[in-house]
Amino acid sequence: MSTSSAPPRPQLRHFINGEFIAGGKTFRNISPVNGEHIADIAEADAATVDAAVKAAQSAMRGPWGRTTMSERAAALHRIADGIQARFDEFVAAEVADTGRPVHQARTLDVARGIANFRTFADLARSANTDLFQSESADGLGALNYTVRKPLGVVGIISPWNLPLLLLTWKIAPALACGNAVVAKPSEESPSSATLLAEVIRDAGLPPGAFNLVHGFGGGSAGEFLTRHPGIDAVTFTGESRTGATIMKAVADDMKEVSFELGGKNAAVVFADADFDAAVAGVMRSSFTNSGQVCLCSERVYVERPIFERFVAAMKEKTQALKVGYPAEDNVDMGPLISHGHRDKVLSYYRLAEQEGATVVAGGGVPHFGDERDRGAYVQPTIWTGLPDDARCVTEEIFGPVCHIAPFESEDEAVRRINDSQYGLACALWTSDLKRAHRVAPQIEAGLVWVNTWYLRDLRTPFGGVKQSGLGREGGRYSLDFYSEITNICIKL
Ligand SMILES: NC(=O)C1=CN([C@@H]2O[C@H](COP(=O)(O)OP(=O)(O)OC[C@H]3O[C@@H](n4cnc5c(N)ncnc54)[C@H](O)[C@@H]3O)[C@@H](O)[C@H]2O)C=CC1
Ligand SMILES: O=C(O)/C=C/C=C(\O)C(=O)O
Repeated sequence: MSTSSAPPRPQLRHFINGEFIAGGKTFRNISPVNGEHIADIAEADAATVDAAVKAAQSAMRGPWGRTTMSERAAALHRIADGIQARFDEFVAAEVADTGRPVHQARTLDVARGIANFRTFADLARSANTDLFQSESADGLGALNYTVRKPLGVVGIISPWNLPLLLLTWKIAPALACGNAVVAKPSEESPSSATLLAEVIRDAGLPPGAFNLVHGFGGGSAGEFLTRHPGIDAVTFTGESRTGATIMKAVADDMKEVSFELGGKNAAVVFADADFDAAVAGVMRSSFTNSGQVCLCSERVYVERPIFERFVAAMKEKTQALKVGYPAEDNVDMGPLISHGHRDKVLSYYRLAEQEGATVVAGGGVPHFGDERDRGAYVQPTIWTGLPDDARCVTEEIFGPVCHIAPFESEDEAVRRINDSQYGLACALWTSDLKRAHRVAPQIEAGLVWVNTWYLRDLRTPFGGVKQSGLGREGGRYSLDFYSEITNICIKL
């Protein structure tokens, strides 16, 4: 029996052609902090996704398709203003869905949501295109120049680990380049996306320019969207296997794709590194967002002379991490996204022991003695002693865990970093700049940080090699992906 005083649960709806739409099946949004049912979410069927795509196509033929770059840039700034005005609501939505620490939601997630819109508004307005002065047989030459045009309707599929950040990282450049969008956020983190739809409506975008559908992946909204023939491009962030599935789904229509996928990233600490900075950096790169960032380091290689000292320092700091309520002061780690994901991470905690790991810190589940014991918490964990081919050292776990191994030489470190099916990011820690310049280009990854981790400049290319992705987004790489580029050659 429900209590009469309980407030009604939010109902999260689709946003299609400028209106919020419900109807049909719903599914539950579950708090990862205590397992409570916090909202109901509409699940889009094929007809609902079709309506969203048709609304987007019609927006491209209508006023949205005729907007100028300056008008779109102004609209993006209004969206950024709208998020800013409702900053605390966005923070609350991100925290409720994911259990991330509130200070992280403020300083990273929501702040980046705003920055994504402002950055791409300004970049798109100021971007130049290519021009080549060419030779011709008659000696008079020719001018080749390029123009960017919208691709059409862009399908956006985003994950739960950085919900607002990753969704807006794609929506902002897609709109800036004049496309219409149908976005499907992760089923685990629908709340900030729904708020964003309100902000976009209030910013005055024409109906159909931005559409949002909720649901799952295979056999649900995600698959209906990627398979829809009215979608001209798909941009996706998530697991590598899902990327492969989407690639097959778009193959017949040869849609453009941009994929940012999984990783098994390395951090490498040379003996000449600033020791304290390296420890602090590897703590961040291992445990930020409970390790649920595709850029996190799950493999840490430390040069032999400082190995024991490094492991001891990491152990001390890991055991001091405060795991708790996301809204608590100074909390370092909340829960994982879901009970399902916790089962996956804990299966690796068990596997590590079977594979012969020494558990230096953590390795289990924290006990609180309150409602949080029904949440999706795990302990931050460090292992040593595993061989390089152990599954825990080769497979993406996506939790607050790293394996630390010693190495003897620079060449050996490079070989072991590159010995992976993935190639997203790597962090090198060294005081020797010559070494940094020598080693960084040898790393098979889309991103190499030296003496830092996750320092982002939104103008730079972002993406992975091998099974970590396809293509690059960021700065002009985004403008190129979200545009159809035509070369015009004028004979002089
Ligand atoms: N950025 C990253 O590298 C991420 C990696 N992961 C890893 O992936 C594992 C699974 O997590 P999930 O959330 O299930 O990731 P996922 O890759 O399955 O889901 C990400 C998004 O893709 C959608 N999706 C799933 N299957 C689809 C399909 N066939 N067609 C179209 N859309 C589809 C989902 O609904 C969600 O919006 C995690 O345990 C974690 O290890 C998860 C999220 C992000
Ligand atoms: O800062 C960014 O643009 C992206 C960061 C992280 C991911 O892409 C991810 O975790 O998937």
